[in-house]
Order: sequence, then structure tokens, then C-alpha cells
Amino acid sequence: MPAPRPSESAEAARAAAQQAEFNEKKWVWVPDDKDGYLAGWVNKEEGDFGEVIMAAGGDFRTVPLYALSKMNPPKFDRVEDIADLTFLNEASVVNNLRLRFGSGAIYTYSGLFLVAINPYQSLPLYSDAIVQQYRNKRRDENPPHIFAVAERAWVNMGEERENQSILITGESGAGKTESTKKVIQYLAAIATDVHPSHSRSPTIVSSATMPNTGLPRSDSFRRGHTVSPSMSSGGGSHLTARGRLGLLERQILQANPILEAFGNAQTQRNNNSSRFGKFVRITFAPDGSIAGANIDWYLLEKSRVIVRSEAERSFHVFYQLMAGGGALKENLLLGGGIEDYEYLNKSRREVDGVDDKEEWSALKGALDTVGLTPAEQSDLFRIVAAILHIGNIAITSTRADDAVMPDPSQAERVCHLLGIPVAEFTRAVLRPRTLAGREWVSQARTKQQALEELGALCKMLYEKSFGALVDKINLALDRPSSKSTFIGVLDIAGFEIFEINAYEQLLINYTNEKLQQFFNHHMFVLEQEEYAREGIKWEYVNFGLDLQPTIDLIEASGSIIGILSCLDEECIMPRATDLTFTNKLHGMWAAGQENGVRHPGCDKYEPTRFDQGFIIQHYAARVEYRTDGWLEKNKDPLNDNLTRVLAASSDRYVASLFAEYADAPPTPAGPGGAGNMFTAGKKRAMKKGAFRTVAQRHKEQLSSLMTQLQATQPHFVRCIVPNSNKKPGRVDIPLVLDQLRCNGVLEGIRIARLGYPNRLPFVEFRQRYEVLTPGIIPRGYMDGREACRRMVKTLELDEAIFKIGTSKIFFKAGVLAELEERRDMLLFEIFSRLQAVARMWTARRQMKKVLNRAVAIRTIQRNARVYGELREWPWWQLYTKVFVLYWPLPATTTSSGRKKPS
Ligand SMILES: Nc1ncnc2c1ncn2[C@@H]1O[C@H](COP(=O)(O)OP(=O)(O)OP(=O)(O)O)[C@@H](O)[C@H]1O
Repeated sequence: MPAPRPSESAEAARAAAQQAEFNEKKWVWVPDDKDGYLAGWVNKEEGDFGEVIMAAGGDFRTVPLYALSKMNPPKFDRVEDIADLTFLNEASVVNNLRLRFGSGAIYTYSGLFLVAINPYQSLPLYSDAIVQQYRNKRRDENPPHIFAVAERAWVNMGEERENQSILITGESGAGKTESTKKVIQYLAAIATDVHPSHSRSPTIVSSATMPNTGLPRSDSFRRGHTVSPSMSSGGGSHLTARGRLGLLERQILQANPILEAFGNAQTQRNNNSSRFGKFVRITFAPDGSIAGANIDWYLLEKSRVIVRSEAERSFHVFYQLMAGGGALKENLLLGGGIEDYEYLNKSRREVDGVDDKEEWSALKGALDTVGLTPAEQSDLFRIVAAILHIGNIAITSTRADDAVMPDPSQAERVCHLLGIPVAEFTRAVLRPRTLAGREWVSQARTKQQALEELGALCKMLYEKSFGALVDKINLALDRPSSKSTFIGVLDIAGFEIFEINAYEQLLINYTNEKLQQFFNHHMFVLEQEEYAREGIKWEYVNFGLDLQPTIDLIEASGSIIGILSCLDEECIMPRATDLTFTNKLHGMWAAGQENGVRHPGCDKYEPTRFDQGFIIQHYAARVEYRTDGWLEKNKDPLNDNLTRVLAASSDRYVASLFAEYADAPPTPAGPGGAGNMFTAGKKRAMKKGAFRTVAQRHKEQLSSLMTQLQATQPHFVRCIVPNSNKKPGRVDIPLVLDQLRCNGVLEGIRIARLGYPNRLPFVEFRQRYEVLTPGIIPRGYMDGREACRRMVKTLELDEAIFKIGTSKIFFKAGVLAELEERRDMLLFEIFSRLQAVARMWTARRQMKKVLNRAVAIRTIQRNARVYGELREWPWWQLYTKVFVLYWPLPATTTSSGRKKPS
């Protein structure tokens, strides 16, 4: 049975009691290694130290005063927007999130951010009814929610005819993909509401062929987890909403299961982890209906195809094909099971509670819905099968250490699937031909080199096929129109700090540094606009530029180069190694000078002491990178003998994947290895699109993303993992704090503190704080601005901590808390006095009553006594008999009453 809800007055009384208790002590948050922060109050202060009594347990701790964080009064508990806290410190932020999460509120605003904590359980937050609750409502009319962010974006798009973006970041398992799906669910639902019978693109598949699997999909993946959000009211609602969705909306939603099958994998942190970043743009026609969609993708973790940790799986599609492929498997020559394939049998094969066969049918259904023809689908699976077969190619060494393929049948299978001649393929792998000077020579590969070549081939095949798949989805969903506007949802991995940070981490952290800078700039612009609107004069740090030195350190190119350009240069240098690259970096930045010019990022760079690597000071933290294998990773090499063979494939699809290599001239044998494109010389490597390094490609993609984002009005969502065990209801505070630091929430708060984060309209300020300045504002009308001016003067506030605008008064962080405290103390005094008077009055009344009663009792007693004495006296008896004939007997007598006649 649910606990009875305390009445509002009881709650108010409790709040008042808490407040009273709070006012009595100087409450603070004390840092604690295990729990992050613990509550306590300062008992006494001595010099720079304070003696704190801990609230839990009552023990004493001596803590430096600077380490203590002021606690917000209890009335700020569970505030919906962290920016409303008057003490904006880490401890208060995390405490507020913890309290809210404890009461089931997983969403909280933090200024411009929406913070979403993964509940790891199904909550009834996403039903149709909730969609309706957020429709056409302002942010402050409902509790914080991802739907409110989507609604805001939708409204802004409609009102201002401006493109919108929703940037969702967080670490693996934090809930980015779920949040992305919720945004798309909301947009699809409201766009359908705008046009209930709307269904564009009737071309592809009729709705009768819709698969039975629900939106947005992966029921069994969620079942495999501790939770299954889509199976709760949220999922159920999708099903009800689905009935009303148009075909295009369904296709957009069904693109997701396809991307998940090819781009997601089971990892130790997440059973359905996206191994790529994506930017999904949903375009809307001027009438509000969905006009199309487009997906851009970033940084696919293609190495997972060949290797991963033992506890993880490769991309889902491999297992789904093996489990559900049926007759298709035969066509693809896939006999046996997962255990027969080298690329699958070395690590985990199943995910708890996930039925790969069911997922296969869901995938097939989604491919049909999106409109991929059977031939196109078969192309995709052929690449998947070819990769599995390549993994099974055995390579051995001769005595001379030359690589050989003892069993050609495996290579034959691969070549059959890829449409290439076996002899050419084998030669390209084992003895590629390269140009040495003017002569063609065949260079034998070692076993290791040949295996690496095959691995690189698989990675490239998978990545290219993934790209082609996304292109096909885009083709099916894209309906470009000059009049349409879009809402883009960016789902990308957040800042990463591992024990060993490699090239991949540098790229993702660089991306996050750029996104954070974008946020900072946006916030700066917004603040600037608000201050300008309010006519406030101020000197403000442009925190939009704060992170530029770190970004320059990584991405600069031109006369002053950054780490990535330096890496590109090293990639084409003969005899360059990871060590020479690292030393070059140290030479350039550790000394602080580069060609006599001080690099803007010098202060952000440090060489590591012991390992081969360097340290970068990111906004989130100092991160140490190890540079092992960076040159290879950046070159992402595949020998041009192989690429040319693939480009000439008789299979149209395979040939199209490698079309850019078709006319690539052969490369000379260089010191870097036979046929490696990056030995071909700087000029050519930079010129041809196909020869771009990973760094170049990523910089280009990122710059295009940033250009798109800059042309939108952004909204920010930060997802948080509450604990490492995927347990519902548990919050590991140090873990959450780390993420708040990394995902920019605390950075956002730091920036907010530089400005005037708390602001109140004049009327509100006067209503709330006039009590502190009695008699200052005369009765009758007074201009709000003038009233505020008088009030702040009387309150003796320093000019530096407030600014008066044209309609609002702005305060630095913490000022309102002090005013609140003063107000509370005053109200406490006033109410204490009022209480005292009221108590005196009731006590006096009570006393008077008691006294009256005492007098009455004495009177009754006296009468009784007199009656007792007279009762038997004959004259009295006569008197009473006669007296009543003339005069009624008095009921009582007074103390001065009759006496017994003598
Ligand atoms: N709002 C939510 N309600 C219920 N469960 C959720 C919610 N958000 C996330 N989850 C659970 O957490 C799991 C991980 O979430 P999700 O896949 O969205 O994380 P992610 O941040 O995208 O991770 P990755 O970067 O690894 O892809 C989901 O499969 C789901 O079980």
C-alpha cells in the first residue's frame, strides 16, 4: 500500500522546522573521498581551518575553510533548475541531483543544460499522455523532461524559422541513444498530430509489410538489460502512437534498428552500445509535417570487427546473421556456427536475454520498411560474410619468413563473395607489387604483415559498407526542400579519460572540447544579449574563447601547426615512428616556442615523464595520452594493390565501395613498407581524397558539423551514468561528479558564476525583499527600478555584486542566498514575536479563566457550608418556608451574605 501523502500543511510545517533548524547552524558540505561530500556544520573557526561537526554520526573534522562548500537552505532542495541554487558549488549541484533522482526525477535543468540520469529501470515517463502534457507548454509549466527540450526546439523552429539542434553527450551507457530516440519519438508524434493522416513517400513499402517489431526497437536488447523501457508505458505508448504514424515517420524510426544492428555492440558498460557518433537531422515542411531526415555519422569503431576484449561482442549484425540468416547463410557460404569463425569465437557470443534471431527479423523488417531492396540487403550481408571468411584465412610462414596461404579454399570463398580474382587477391596480400624507382618489384610479406593487411581490409570493408548503408538510408529519407527547416539531434560520446588514453580518445576529447566551446560561446552570446537588452554595463570575459588554446594545440594548421597536423606530417616522413613523432611534439611545445613563435597552446601541453606520450590540459581534466601506434592508426593504411583489385571487382557494390581507388597510380616502394599509400609523398597524399588521414577526415567532418551547429539554435542534454553496475536507484556520487566535470555541466556553472546568474524581475524582488527595508518605499506607486535602487542602497549591497537592468535586477552567485538568509532571520524574528504575543494573550485568557473558576469554587463551598449549618435550625426552616411565599430563595450568597442569626 502506498504511504499516505502528508498533508500540505504538514509538509509546510516540516519545511519550516527544517528551515528553523538550518538557520541555527552554519551548514556546509565537507569533501569526502568515498561519498563525494558530506553534510556538517561549522562548530568553530580558527585561522584558515574550521572545526566541523558531521551531521551523520556527529564526529568532528578539522577542514581547511577553502575546502568547505556552503549548503543551500532546505527550500532549495530538489529545485528543478540547478541555476536557481544560490550557492552554486559542486556539492550542492550533486546533492540536488541525488535528491531528485531519489524521488524518481531523472531530469533536472542546469541553466541551458538538461541533465538526464540513466534510471536503469523503466519509468512511466514517455507515454502518449506525457507527450500531450508537454505539447504547447513552456519549460516552466512542466517538470524537466527530454520532451520539454524537444518541444522547445519545435516551437523555436516554428516561431523563428530557424534550424535547431539538440546536442546529447555523455559517457557510454549514460542514455544518449535512449534520449535521442525519445526526442525522435516526440517529434514524430507531434508532427503526426499536426497532420494525422500524413504519410509521404508512399513509394517504398506499403504499411502492410511493416514488421511487427515495435518502435524504436530492440525490445530484446533492453530486456537483456536490467530494464526494458520500451516495454513499459513508454514502449506501449509507441505502439499506440505507431498506429497513427505516417510511413515516412515510421521509416525514420525504423532507420534506428538498422543503425543499431550495424553500428552497435555489446560492451562491458552497455549491452547495446553505439560504436559511432551520429547527427540525425529531421526536416520539417513549413506546415510542421516531417519532410525527411538525414544521418551523418562519426568515428565508427571499426577495429571491433577484428578485435575486442573477451567480455564484449562484435557488431550485432554478425550474430544476428549467424542466428537468423537461414537460407541466406548458405548463399553466403556461412556454414556452422559462431564458434567456427575466428573473428567471433574469441570473445563473448551472446548477450543475456537477447534473442539474436528475433533481432534478425526486426532488422529485416526495418530494412524493408526503410526501403532497401532485397539486392541491396544482400550486398550488405555479403560484406559481413566476407569479413567472417577473411578472418578464417590461415596464414603461415616459410623458412624465409615469407607469408603463405596453405589453404586457398578460404580465400576462394572470400573472392567469390567480393567478386575478385583469387590469384590477384592472394598476390596483393602475400606479395604486393610496388614501384621501386622505375621498376616493378614484388615484395614478400611476413605472416604478421599479411595478417595485419587482412585485418585492415576487414576494417575498411566494414566502414565503407556502413557508410554506404547510411547513404542508402539517407536516400530513402531525404526530401531536401529549400523551405524546410530541421531539428538535428547529435548523439556523440562524451569526454573520455581512461587509464591508457590512445588516439581514439584524443579525437573524441578534441570533439568534446569543440562542442564545449560551442556551448560556452552560445552561453556568452545569450548572456551578452540579455545584458544588452537590460542595458547593463559590464566587463565580461569572453568564455567562448576560453578553450581556444587547447583546440589550437590539437587542430591548428598553417604556419603554426597542431598535434594532428604534426602527426599527418610524420605519417609521410620516411623512417618516422611513434617515438620520432612524440619527440617532435615535445620539441615544439614543451620548449614553449615553435620557430620562435610562441604557440597559443603551449600552456596546455606537457610531455609525460616516463612513457612515450604527452599531457593535454582539457577543460574537463588533464589527460595523459600514450602515442603507441598513432602513425599506423592515423594512416589507416591498406595497400593499394588490394584496393585496386577491389575497385575492379565484378560485383557492382564492392567496386562502388572502392571506386575512389580505381585510378590510383601504383605507389613506389618506400621505407615505410611496400605499397603503403603514405609513403607516396606529401603532395599526392594530401591531394587525393582517398589518401586522407584519419585526422584530416575527422577535422573535416567536425568542421562541417560545427558549421551546421553554428547555423542552428542549440539545446543541450547531458546524460549521466549513476553507477557502474547498471543498478536502478543507486547513485555513486564520485562517479557522477566526474561526469559533471567532464560533460561541461560544472564548466557551465563556473561560467555562470562569472556573470550574474541569479536574476529577478523588479516586482518579484520588491515583493520578496521589501520586508528587509521597511519604510524605504513610500505607499502608492513607485517605479520598479527606483524601488530596487532604494532597496539595494538600504541593504548596503556592494555595487560589484548586483546590476540593475531595465526590468530585472541581476546578482552574482550567492548574493540571493545571503538576502534569503537575512529575510529568513527577519521573518523568524517577526514570527517569534508574533508567536510570543499570541501565546501571552492565550495564556492570559487561560489564567483569567482559572482565576474565575477558583472564585466560583470558593463561593459554592461557602454556600454549601452555610446551608449545612442552617439546615436544621427551625427559624431558618420557617424563614425559608415563609420567604419563598414572598421572594424566591437566592441561589447563592456572597461571602458578605447572610449570617446565622444569633
Ligand atoms: N530514460 C531511460 N529510461 C530507462 N532506461 C534507460 C534510459 N536511458 C538509458 N536507459 C538504459 O540504459 C541503457 C544504455 O543507454 P544508451 O544505450 O542510451 O546509452 P548510451 O549513452 O547511448 O551508450 P553508448 O555510448 O555506449 O551507446 C539502455 O539500453 C537502457 O537499458
